[in-house]
Amino acid sequence: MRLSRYFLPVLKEAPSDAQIVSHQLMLRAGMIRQEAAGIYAWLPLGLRVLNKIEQIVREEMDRAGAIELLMPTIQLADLWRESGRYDDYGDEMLRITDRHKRELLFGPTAEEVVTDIFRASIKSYKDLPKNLYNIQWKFRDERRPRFGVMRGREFFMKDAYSFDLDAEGARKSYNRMFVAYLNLFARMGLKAVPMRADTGPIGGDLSHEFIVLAETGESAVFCHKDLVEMPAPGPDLDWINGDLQPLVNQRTALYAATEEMHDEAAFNALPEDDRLSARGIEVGHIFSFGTKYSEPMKATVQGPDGQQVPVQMGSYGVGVSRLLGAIIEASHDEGGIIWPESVAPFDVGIVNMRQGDAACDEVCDKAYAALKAAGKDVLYDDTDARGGAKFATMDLIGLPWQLIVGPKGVAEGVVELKNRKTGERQSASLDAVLEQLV
Ligand SMILES: Nc1ncnc2c1ncn2[C@@H]1O[C@H](COS(=O)(=O)NC(=O)[C@@H](N)CS)[C@@H](O)[C@H]1O
Repeated sequence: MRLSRYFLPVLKEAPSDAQIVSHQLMLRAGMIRQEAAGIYAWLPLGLRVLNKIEQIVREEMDRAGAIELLMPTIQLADLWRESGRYDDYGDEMLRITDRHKRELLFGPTAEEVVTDIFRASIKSYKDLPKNLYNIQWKFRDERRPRFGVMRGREFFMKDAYSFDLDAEGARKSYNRMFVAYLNLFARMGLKAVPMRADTGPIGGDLSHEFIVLAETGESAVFCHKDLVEMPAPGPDLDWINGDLQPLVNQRTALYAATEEMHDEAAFNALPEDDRLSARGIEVGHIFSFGTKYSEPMKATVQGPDGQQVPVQMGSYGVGVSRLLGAIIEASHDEGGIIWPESVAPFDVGIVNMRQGDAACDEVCDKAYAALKAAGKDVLYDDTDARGGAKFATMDLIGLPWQLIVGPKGVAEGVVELKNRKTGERQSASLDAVLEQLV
């Protein structure tokens, strides 16, 4: 993409109401624009990152055996009356009446809808287990939306829902999601710690939140420090028939709890050097809640003995739009964002230090063509801005690599490659740099 033809409305300063660094940087980098409280337009650069994060989540859900569908954003109030949540949900629910005076709502979550889809078609235990998921916009009328996309009112969520015949099966479904979450957050360069959590309006008695440690996190969290550096299990597992419980136990055996579930005595029983208390950002939350929805909504299957049984369910959420903020909180410096390569909006930024200089333009065009031919996403700053401004923009938007072409270097047959994360710069021939990048 040539910057002269792109749409990247970067800002010199962040608006004063942006308090945390991720909110400030997303606005300044021209990634989002607030259209109303807690409601954002996703500008081109921000949408590219959102799509990359979404795709990583999708790949890890598919790997774990979940099946993607897409549920509506607008839901029938009557479904929520069946589950008994319509009144309980409170002011966070955006309630809507259509022209025929039908009561609808903008879904804050989708347990009721997915249970309705399930009960309409699946009647036998032989069709279990099932895990159905979607990646869909949600609306929660937060009293105080703040911190940009971190706590929005309209936000993008992956929500998966599992259906099993019995508690043992439900635990296996829960474990698949627990392990898939360890992998998907690691792929985004995040250290997300699973912590025992409260179940709140979703319900059930088993729940873990996945927390990214960050000073600006809204949650106070307490955990054994070994959990932070524990590597993710990786993709090569027997996801369908394997026993994932040992991988889950490896983590749940160590103390980790959010504020609501914290047991001060148990935490203080740990050796002082092992205790970590911090603030964190909840990027995922998984729940196992038995028949909380299948009972009232009569989502039953015929069991092996011919009896009708309500299915055992769980739900598994990832804050897809919140993750942009979480990743920036975990990966930035004074120059701006530092995107992990897996989610960067472009792989390489080409900086032409003298646009219009035939030699520089030629080298930049050659680099641009070669990188694109190799399947790389390239942002070529071909504007006539000054060099310093170009560097500041590239550092701000946080592309992992900057390929810098200047008249002096070109005369010597070299270009410069800068690693955004380390700041390391190397001069080499264009061919050598291209060799390294593709
Ligand atoms: N207001 C919000 N803005 C941005 N992300 C949010 C917001 N509320 C929740 N999230 C994200 O969405 C994830 C899942 O939300 S949740 O309420 O915990 N879980 C559910 O809704 C379940 N139905 C999961 S299927 C959270 O872990 C968080 O990362």
